[in-house]
Amino acid sequence: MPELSQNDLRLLSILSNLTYCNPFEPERIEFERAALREKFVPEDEIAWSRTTQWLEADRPNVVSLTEAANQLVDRIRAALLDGHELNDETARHYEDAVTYVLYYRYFASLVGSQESVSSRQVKKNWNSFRTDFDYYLELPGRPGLHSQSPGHMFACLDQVRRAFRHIFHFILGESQPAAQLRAEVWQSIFTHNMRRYRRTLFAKMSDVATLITGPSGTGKELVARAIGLSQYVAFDTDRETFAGKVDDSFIALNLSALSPTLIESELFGHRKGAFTGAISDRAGWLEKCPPWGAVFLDEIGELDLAIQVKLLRVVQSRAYTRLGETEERPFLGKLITATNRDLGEEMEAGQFRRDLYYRLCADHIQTPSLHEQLTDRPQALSGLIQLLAQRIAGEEADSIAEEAEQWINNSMPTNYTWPGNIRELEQCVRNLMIRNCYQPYQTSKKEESTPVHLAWLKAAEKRQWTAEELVSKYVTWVYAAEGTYEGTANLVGLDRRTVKSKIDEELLKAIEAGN
Ligand SMILES: Nc1ncnc2c1ncn2[C@@H]1O[C@H](COP(=O)(O)OP(=O)(O)OP(=O)(O)O)[C@@H](O)[C@H]1O
Repeated sequence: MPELSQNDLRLLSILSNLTYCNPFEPERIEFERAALREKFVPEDEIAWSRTTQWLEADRPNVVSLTEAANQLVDRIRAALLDGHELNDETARHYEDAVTYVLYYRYFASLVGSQESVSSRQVKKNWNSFRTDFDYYLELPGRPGLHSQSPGHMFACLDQVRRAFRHIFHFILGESQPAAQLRAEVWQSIFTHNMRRYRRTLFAKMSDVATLITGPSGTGKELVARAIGLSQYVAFDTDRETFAGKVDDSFIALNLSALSPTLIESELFGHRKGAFTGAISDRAGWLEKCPPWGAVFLDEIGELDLAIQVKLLRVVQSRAYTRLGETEERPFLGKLITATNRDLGEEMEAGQFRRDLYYRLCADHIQTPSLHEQLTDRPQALSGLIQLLAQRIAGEEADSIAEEAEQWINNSMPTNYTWPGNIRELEQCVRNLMIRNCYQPYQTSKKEESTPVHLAWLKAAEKRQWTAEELVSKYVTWVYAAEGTYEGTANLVGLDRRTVKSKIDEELLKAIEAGN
């Protein structure tokens, strides 16, 4: 058996990095390029976005790399059996490369934590996985080839597969802001250091609350769902089963749709007689949520101040009591909250507790507006239309997408900002499929051309403004329609503070008065 070549060691080290990198960061493409050299097939300019061309495991670079990785780990295994010594670093890289190989080998069957996979199938997959694990990492007279137990590796790969699937399939867009969003969602699940996550943090992440902010229709619920359904589920090797199924473990509550009493009772549960209508004891969602699950509170900015205090306790000490009881109960899952309101403004107005905000924002994700995505990459519109058409119309997607794209290009104003974001684009494609026409929503009084708008537009036409004045008036105009600093900042591409400093109060009053 020949010694490992420099090339083998190089590939091994890259595979180790690939196994633990964030697949939605550009570095993933760079690792693939470095590993494959002249065999690398240029695909996305932006790190790993979903397109209609390839899914995941059938990408040419993944296919070539998996083949090379399989050959390499087989050769190293043979060398080890031959008495070849590996230094500590190479042994660690070997374990990582085996992890990479096993991930793609079990790619199609790795979601045993989902209801759709029967317990018989889970056992079968596990036994086959276990055999492969032992084949590579439990060699006679070769202790210490793996740093993690096979059950933990199986659980981690199941989690990675779920997370990848939710992020890659559902959070769409080929622009840089969309790619960054996917990368941030991955980080929210695994942190920026996946080795550390695998070692210890996997058991800690449900303690960290996640806050998602961004304009309406930008996928905050999608993001919450991806995070909530991608938590770690332990695998019990004695019983050959996962600790539970993830399917019902994401519990979403839209706070704006419920009265304060109902929110409390839904969230914390109640004792019989705690209030009129409480005819029996009832467990709330915090109680029903399993340790690998998540409770998602949408529109958190609208939460009543009295309930904010109770929620603070949940985040702080992971404890709550049912309405009408004194017994403390633990909350074991993860809390995810979202809002399209500007929580900064809400805090200033005394509507949102600062202590709660600082508890919720340990992990903060901002979803980009569609306008921001298209400003970064106008061509991204076409890919989005394709994928949305696929979602809406299945087999007819190609022709519907082509017609929709043509219609949008010919009939929508070139500077249209899609104020309803991807939700609006989705509805636009539906409208076009049904009526071959789309009328953007235009009833907001603030958005119509009031005399004050016309006056300043005329002044701009006559070049009366300095650039500073023009920006200030434009920002004020957008703010008057948008209603939040954050939403305005997203639309005009400035940060929130700058937006705030640019507001022309007099103009704002005039617009709001509608004259
Ligand atoms: N990045 C995205 N990729 C794919 N679909 C998206 C994306 N963003 C939004 N959508 C689609 O737009 C619709 C609205 O998404 P979602 O409910 O997650 O938005 P939201 O930000 O939570 O909105 P709101 O603030 O109004 O509750 C859904 O149909 C969703 O699938």
